[in-house]
Amino acid sequence: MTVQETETKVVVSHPKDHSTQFTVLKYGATVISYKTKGNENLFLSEAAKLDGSKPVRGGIPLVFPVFGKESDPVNPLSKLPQHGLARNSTWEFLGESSPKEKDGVAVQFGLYPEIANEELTKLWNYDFTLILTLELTESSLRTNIEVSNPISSKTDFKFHWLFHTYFKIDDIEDTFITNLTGNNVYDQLLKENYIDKLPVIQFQEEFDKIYSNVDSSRMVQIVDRGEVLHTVKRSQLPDLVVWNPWIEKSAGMADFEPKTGFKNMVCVEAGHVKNYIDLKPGEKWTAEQILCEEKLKYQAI
Ligand SMILES: O=P(O)(O)OC[C@H]1O[C@H](O)[C@H](O)[C@@H](O)[C@@H]1O
Repeated sequence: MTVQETETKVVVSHPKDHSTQFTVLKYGATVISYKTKGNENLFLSEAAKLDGSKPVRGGIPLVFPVFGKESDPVNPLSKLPQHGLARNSTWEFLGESSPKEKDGVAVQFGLYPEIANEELTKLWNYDFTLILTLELTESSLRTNIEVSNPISSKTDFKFHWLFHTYFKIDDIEDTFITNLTGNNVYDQLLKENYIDKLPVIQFQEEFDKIYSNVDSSRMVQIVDRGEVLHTVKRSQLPDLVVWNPWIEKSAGMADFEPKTGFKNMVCVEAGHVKNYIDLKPGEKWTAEQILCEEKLKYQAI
């Protein structure tokens, strides 16, 4: 069996090699594990709640319809908690779908106001349909999202989207991230905008930055002493958030364990978060990220 469903999870294995597989928690449609040839690619906190009581600390939480917290009280999204409602809702498993790749296995999950977190849809009362497609090949995981505003709805709505991927790494101090040089960056800790001119991103302290309008031809690579651990390719996701909580912030997160876990993770989050997307009744918006294996490739400015 390549697709196995339980009450709370779906496990998808590659038919040619069962040690290449991913696991999705129906709560948040959160990918909580993605293994290639038995090696785990994602970080999952040992204290992550997997019972639906809290968004998952690790894996690939989904951020919709707002990234962070909207501060303008006039904006209807300001009523929602940090990172919106998709990661706090139990999605419907829609079954297998046709893969794009010859050797791919694909499954789909859906979220609509009828099944989404009731307390949160009361705060943001719009009609929406989210279809998440996850496709596994022997060397990649494609995560595709389609957001629609049904033709029957009366109003348009504005939203952000983001794949909040927690990558597993060996040691944050040996890790760097490539190909974001020359881009506009907003430092969420210093509250400052500037152009990043450093050749690679390195980590010596808490890090929380939004790189915006990064051309989709740029792949982002997470590299450990010359070895590429992860490669992220994107379509329609121009912004990238890079986050590591470091010592103090990790200590303050009850669901982050072990407390030294910040050494073994980095979030590289592909999204559309600088500007809102405006969707009118009958319109659709699609985007995707592909986690794959690639050789080290520096892309000059
Ligand atoms: O604790 P959470 O709500 O899951 O957010 C975790 C993190 O998400 C993003 O990376 C933001 O840029 C950070 O500022 C935030 O701390």
